Amino acid sequence: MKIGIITGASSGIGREFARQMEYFYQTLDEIWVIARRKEKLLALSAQIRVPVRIFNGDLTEKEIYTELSNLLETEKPDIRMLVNAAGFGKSGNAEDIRRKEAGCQSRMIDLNCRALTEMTFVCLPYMSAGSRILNIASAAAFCPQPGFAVYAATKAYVLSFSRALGEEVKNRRIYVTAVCPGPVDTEFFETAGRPESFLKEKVMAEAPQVVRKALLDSRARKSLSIYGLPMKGAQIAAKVLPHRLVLKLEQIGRK
Ligand SMILES: NC(=O)C1=CN([C@@H]2O[C@H](COP(=O)(O)OP(=O)(O)OC[C@H]3O[C@@H](n4cnc5c(N)ncnc54)[C@H](OP(=O)(O)O)[C@@H]3O)[C@@H](O)[C@H]2O)C=CC1
Ligand SMILES: CC(=O)[C@H](N)C(=O)O
Repeated sequence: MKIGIITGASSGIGREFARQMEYFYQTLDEIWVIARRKEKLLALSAQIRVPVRIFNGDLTEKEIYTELSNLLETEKPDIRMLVNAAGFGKSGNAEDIRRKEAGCQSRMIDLNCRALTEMTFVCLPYMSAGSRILNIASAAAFCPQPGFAVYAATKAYVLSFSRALGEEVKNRRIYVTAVCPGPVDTEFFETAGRPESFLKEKVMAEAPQVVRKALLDSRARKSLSIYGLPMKGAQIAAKVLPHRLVLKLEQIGRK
């Protein structure tokens, strides 16, 4: 059985991957989707031609990995594509966030980094030559971000982990792509709060375009997928400019 697995499929970027995946992989037998909101996953499954298997759980708790591991062990599917999209952020000074919402940033590290890593290791034994992993990092991975400090740090982890893992599994012909979009118009900002920088509002992208490019980049075995000129520019700027200067510019851009 050939399958795709998507975390964070109940909304935004993950849901869009679920919608587009069947067109990129025409031979998939099932798509397995993971998130906490079951009703959203059920609604999604009604929109997709390929049978969808729903895993309703919290990726920061261990039960979901036990359920998934047991099923993988029993059914031994060929995972053609894993998309790690579950994640969240919180805008504001890190200390203020901690004061207002104790534990929030630890949960963010848990979901954005630990859960993504665990999912990858749970799935890798069931991946074979030609399989793909897409880890949703962010353009926030390119440089530290005051006002998004913990979030940007989690995404730097995702980017670094994805690129190194990509080298490690290349000899098995498994291809890892770190997807690094700028702001994308999803429910993300309902949790995170609107972006502090007016520039981010100006370059807000739509999930279908970001996901389409990510799937094309994955097909082309690219290790990095960056949607849109502004974010490509941001990546180059973060590479060539001293981070001290980029940090100053970011502070000026904050509202
Ligand atoms: N929107 C943006 O501007 C950008 C987003 N990204 C990244 O893209 C990814 C997807 O974000 P996006 O689609 O925009 O945001 P959304 O808020 O729309 O989607 C987040 C998804 O993660 C799931 N999720 C959240 N917490 C948990 C949890 N504890 N366990 C399981 N699933 C969970 C949510 O499902 P549920 O609530 O049902 O559990 C939802 O499906 C994130 O990693 C984000 O950091 C990267 C760059 C830009
Ligand atoms: C939410 C994101 O990851 C985005 N790249 C941003 O920095 O706003």
